[in-house]
Amino acid sequence: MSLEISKAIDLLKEHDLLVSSKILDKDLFVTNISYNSREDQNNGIFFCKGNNFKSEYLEQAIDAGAAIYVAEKEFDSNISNIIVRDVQKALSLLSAAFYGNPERELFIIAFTGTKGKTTTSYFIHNILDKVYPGKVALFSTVDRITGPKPEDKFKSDLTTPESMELFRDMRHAVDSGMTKLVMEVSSQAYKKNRVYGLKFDIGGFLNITPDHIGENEHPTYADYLYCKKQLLINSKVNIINAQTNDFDTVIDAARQTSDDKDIYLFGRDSKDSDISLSSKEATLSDSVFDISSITQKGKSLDVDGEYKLGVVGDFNEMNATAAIIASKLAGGDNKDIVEGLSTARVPGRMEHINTVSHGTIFVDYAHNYASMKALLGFLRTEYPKSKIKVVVGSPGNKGVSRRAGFAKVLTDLADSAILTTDDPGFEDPADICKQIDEGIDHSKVEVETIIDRPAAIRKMIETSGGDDIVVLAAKGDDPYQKTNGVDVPYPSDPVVARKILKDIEG
Ligand SMILES: CC(=O)N[C@H]1[C@@H](OP(=O)(O)OP(=O)(O)OC[C@H]2O[C@@H](n3ccc(=O)[nH]c3=O)[C@H](O)[C@@H]2O)O[C@H](CO)[C@@H](O)[C@@H]1O[C@H](C)C(=O)N[C@@H](C)C(=O)N[C@H](CCC(=O)O)C(=O)O
Ligand SMILES: Nc1ncnc2c1ncn2[C@@H]1O[C@H](COP(=O)(O)OP(=O)(O)OP(=O)(O)O)[C@@H](O)[C@H]1O
Repeated sequence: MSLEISKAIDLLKEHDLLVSSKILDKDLFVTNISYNSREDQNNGIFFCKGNNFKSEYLEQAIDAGAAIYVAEKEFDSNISNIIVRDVQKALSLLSAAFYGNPERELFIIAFTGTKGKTTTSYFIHNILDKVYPGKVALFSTVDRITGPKPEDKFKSDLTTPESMELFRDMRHAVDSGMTKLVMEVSSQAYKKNRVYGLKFDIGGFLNITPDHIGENEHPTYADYLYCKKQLLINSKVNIINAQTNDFDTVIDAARQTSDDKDIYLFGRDSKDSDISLSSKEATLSDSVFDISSITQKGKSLDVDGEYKLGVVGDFNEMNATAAIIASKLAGGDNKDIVEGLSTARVPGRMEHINTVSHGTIFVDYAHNYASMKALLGFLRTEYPKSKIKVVVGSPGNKGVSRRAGFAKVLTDLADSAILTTDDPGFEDPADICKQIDEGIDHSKVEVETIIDRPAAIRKMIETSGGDDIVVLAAKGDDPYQKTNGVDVPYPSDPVVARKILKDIEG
């Protein structure tokens, strides 16, 4: 991979990003790209970016062989430089060029939404992988799949990677023979210009509720909505939940760059959509729903019929409907869609574990008010005779409003709860639990606090039986507890639960 610096400058000019340049060798071309001084920089282009950037990092990069740096201001140095208006945008554009624009060789399906991005992406991946075996990449919060070999699958650190990693992994996918990419686009990805310059073949908008507002994320809900809707502005074909909050703003965004013929609306029992879904029946292990087309555009998809989903939750039927539309538009046939949905599994999302005599256990990633309300509301409606018993905690140093949200939803919908640790960061988990506990109405729900998460899970399972439903919430499949800046290994909720069951049930 390489980049001619004269071409890089032309590209930056085209996007009105160039402020100035000092080029010591007019034929300079780089064979390395980095924004982290701790990496190899030999004949490389180094980007000075980030809130915590220090000039020593540039010095370190130069010592390690950087030939040129890109920054928003000039530093005292004797190498070439390019000064830009926005270094994140420059990083995205030049990373795409450095990796030979792999995005042009992929059909890209991207989903955003406060909730359901990972689930919908897994559904689509599972379907399309049947249609195009080994040719569908997946960039999700949980896993990134960049090729057909086992070593091409690894855990993600972010929902949407930094642009440089994004284009690097796309290049790997293309070079591994992949032709389709399913990815999640977070609001932060737009806030931080990680996907600047990218156009998506299909962009999906699942829903929006207040979340990710606070220090280091979005200053306001308006900013959160603004960032989320950018996905539709940058997508050719749009799939939109007609029942989302702020629907008018969302559809206006889609219409900025797409004709109505390229905008597909879906909804539950909806007359104002192209495609409507309705629930038929649910058990603890799967749900069955119907899809019917309302408009001519919907009919042209030819997806009417009954579908079975191996991941329960009425909200997952919404995710599945979005996945059906996207998969059909990407060339999937009905048989693959039916099969792909019935066999799809999403790590840590509505994973159910059957027990002999300790009720049914669900592990679910619900980690804010809206998702916990959707989850417990669904369980309450479907299993009115069961006791709903929840093990949950809330993270430190972010999403502080989730604590009050959990207190409200536990009060409204749970029978009992054990409050425990979940990524405490630099806070004391006991304080976080106390803050959740203070908002709970104890006359409605039985609550105790056990800080040690495996001990909390053990106590809940040991004291449950019959029709009880035990919900291990908010941590999903996470294999760590973020504590004092360190990812402390944690076996994950499903592993802990299965081990406890083995101890007590054999
Ligand atoms: C707020 C935010 O978006 N931060 C992201 C951002 O950090 P940054 O650019 O500010 O960089 P920084 O951490 O201040 O470090 C400064 C720079 O110095 C460099 N450095 C540092 C040390 C050194 O020795 N040498 C060196 O060169 C670093 O490589 C970096 O480029 O760029 C980094 C990668 O380039 C990201 O890892 C980091 O994400 C942080 C860790 C994060 O947690 N972000 C969350 C909020 C996020 O983006 N979440 C969304 C999901 C949210 C949702 O569900 O909607 C996501 O897409 O994952
Ligand atoms: N469409 C939906 N509406 C409401 N809640 C949902 C929906 N889909 C999933 N959930 C709930 O949200 C949790 C997270 O789902 P998922 O990981 O698919 O969402 P996400 O958008 O990727 O979330 P995050 O941005 O937090 O990673 C699930 O475990 C489930 O409880």
